[in-house]
Amino acid sequence: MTPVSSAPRAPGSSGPGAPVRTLRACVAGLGPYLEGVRVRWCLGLTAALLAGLAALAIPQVIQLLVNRVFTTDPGPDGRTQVLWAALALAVLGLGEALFVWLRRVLVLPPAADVENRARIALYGRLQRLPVAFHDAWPSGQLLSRAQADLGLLRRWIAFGSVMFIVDSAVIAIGLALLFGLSWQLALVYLVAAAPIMWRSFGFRNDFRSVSRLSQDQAGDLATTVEESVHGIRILKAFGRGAHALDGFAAQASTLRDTEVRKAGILARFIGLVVGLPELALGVGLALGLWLVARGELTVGALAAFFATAAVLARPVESVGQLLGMTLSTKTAIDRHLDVISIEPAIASPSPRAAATGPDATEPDPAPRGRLALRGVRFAWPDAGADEPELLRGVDLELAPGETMALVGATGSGKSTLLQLVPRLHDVTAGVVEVDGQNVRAFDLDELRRRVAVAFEEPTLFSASVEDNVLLGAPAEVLADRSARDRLLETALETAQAGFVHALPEGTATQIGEEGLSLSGGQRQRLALARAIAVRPRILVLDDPLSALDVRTEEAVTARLKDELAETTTLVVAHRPSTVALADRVAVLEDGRVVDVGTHAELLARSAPYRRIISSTDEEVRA
Ligand SMILES: Nc1ncnc2c1ncn2[C@@H]1O[C@H](COP(=O)(O)OP(=O)(O)OP(=O)(O)O)[C@@H](O)[C@H]1O
Repeated sequence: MTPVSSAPRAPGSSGPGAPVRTLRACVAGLGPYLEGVRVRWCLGLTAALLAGLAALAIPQVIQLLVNRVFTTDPGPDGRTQVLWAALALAVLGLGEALFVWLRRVLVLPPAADVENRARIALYGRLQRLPVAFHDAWPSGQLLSRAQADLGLLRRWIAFGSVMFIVDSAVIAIGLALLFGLSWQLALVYLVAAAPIMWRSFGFRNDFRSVSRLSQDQAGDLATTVEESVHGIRILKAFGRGAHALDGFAAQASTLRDTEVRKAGILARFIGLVVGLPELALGVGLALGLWLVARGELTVGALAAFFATAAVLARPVESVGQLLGMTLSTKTAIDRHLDVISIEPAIASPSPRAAATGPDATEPDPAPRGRLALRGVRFAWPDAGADEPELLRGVDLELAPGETMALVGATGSGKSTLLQLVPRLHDVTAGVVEVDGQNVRAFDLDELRRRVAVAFEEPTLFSASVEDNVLLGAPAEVLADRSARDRLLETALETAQAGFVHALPEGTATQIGEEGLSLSGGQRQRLALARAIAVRPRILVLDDPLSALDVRTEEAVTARLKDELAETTTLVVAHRPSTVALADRVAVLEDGRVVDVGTHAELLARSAPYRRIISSTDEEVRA
């Protein structure tokens, strides 16, 4: 497994040219989803094989029938034999239909199960993979893996895999029967098959690489659609709709070209697979009539030969397509395993490692919200080797209940530093400690119960106000209706989000995709309420009030100070009004905390602080 922090694999690097798994590795990778599915699939395969055998038996009965009726004196038993043969034909026909039905009934539900399990596993893995992974992988690539690729896998398990095996078996048995009927005619038929087999090797390679390319391009296209739907306001406001359409059309045309290329490769192969046997049948008919005329072949055998060839026509025709489907599915499994096999680099430690490992430290007996950063260094995984680290030895200590503002020039790494506390990213060196314990030694869920975050860009989910705000609330509170209501009210009131009561259905109002029906400031207040409702020991706020007018910000700040008196708060501040919330202020410059003090102390002694804050200095004093 690949830890994502050491090798985040963007789809570009997993596209054509990336190491491709063998078929065996792909099937092995599906193992966890196949529990309880194998038996039904095998029964379905057996039913499909019996349907194929029934179809192949029909020409044998026809041979008997034709020879009885046309070539010999039927005799006294003849009529009975003909009736029996007709009955056998009916039974075989009905049997074939029954087995086809059975195959569907047996195989469709387990195939849907595999699709469902794979989709849930993929979603689960996406939840566990760290932010660095999601930074590197476009969402469309993940969407196409969750939808189109797994849909293909279901169709292949329910139909493609079974029919590929059955059709191959029917072709092999059919060929043996053809040889039994007339080796000369069968030889003609087989000679036509040689170029097909030879070509199928080249087809396999050509089709596999173009299939991977088209699936990756479909993922890129999904990313473009997702981004433009998401950014529709920007595109409209900047009048870039036509430009976006041009870009989309170019991308869609590239995918179209790839699909046409793929179809061309398949069509040429199928042309060969269908055309050559048809040609062989034409030659075979002339040869067969000549053999009948010479008395070396019965009319019944000739009829059976062509009836068998007719039964073989469909499998021969579809085996090329099924091979194409098998290769596309292998690519889909490969793409699925690309994601599922990435081991999250940020995870809870095993219980033993947590107790004895290098990150184990003596924790505070009671969680009080002490936060410390010691010698913290950080570089983005995609940073160049000659680029300086973003954080180069940050030391910072927050006492329980203290509120500290973090100020620094834009791009100095304030948001990044904040994200190191709940381990959205991991430090490259140094230690972040919560209550005296290295954050790496915490169970992730426990750490994120102690540390809650509100970002400047608030993301809300398509759910009610209540569900959005109580997203991370403690389970014991959620279980108790009145405690739940109290927490909701307190969080909303602290974040000055009382406006929700004026919404059509109050806190039960669905706020739509990403809460787009709310204003920026309203969304920020709900995101702040969500962080407060976690009832964390440590609150990490990334400029959470930036979209609020000064008056509302003051009201929120005052309530936060009262309500969060016991909560340690680290808040990124751009506006002096947010700085006013803090007991102390830390100044981040050149990757280090260069000074810590009260606003007044820093104004007096810190040139970097004065520089950063100068444009709004007057506002702060006021
Ligand atoms: N996911 C990422 N991958 C690579 N680089 C990133 C990523 N996110 C941020 N950066 C870079 O890290 C640097 C610091 O970004 P960060 O957002 O932490 O700064 P900031 O001090 O919070 O800025 P601002 O005050 O403008 O919000 C920037 O140069 C930014 O381009």
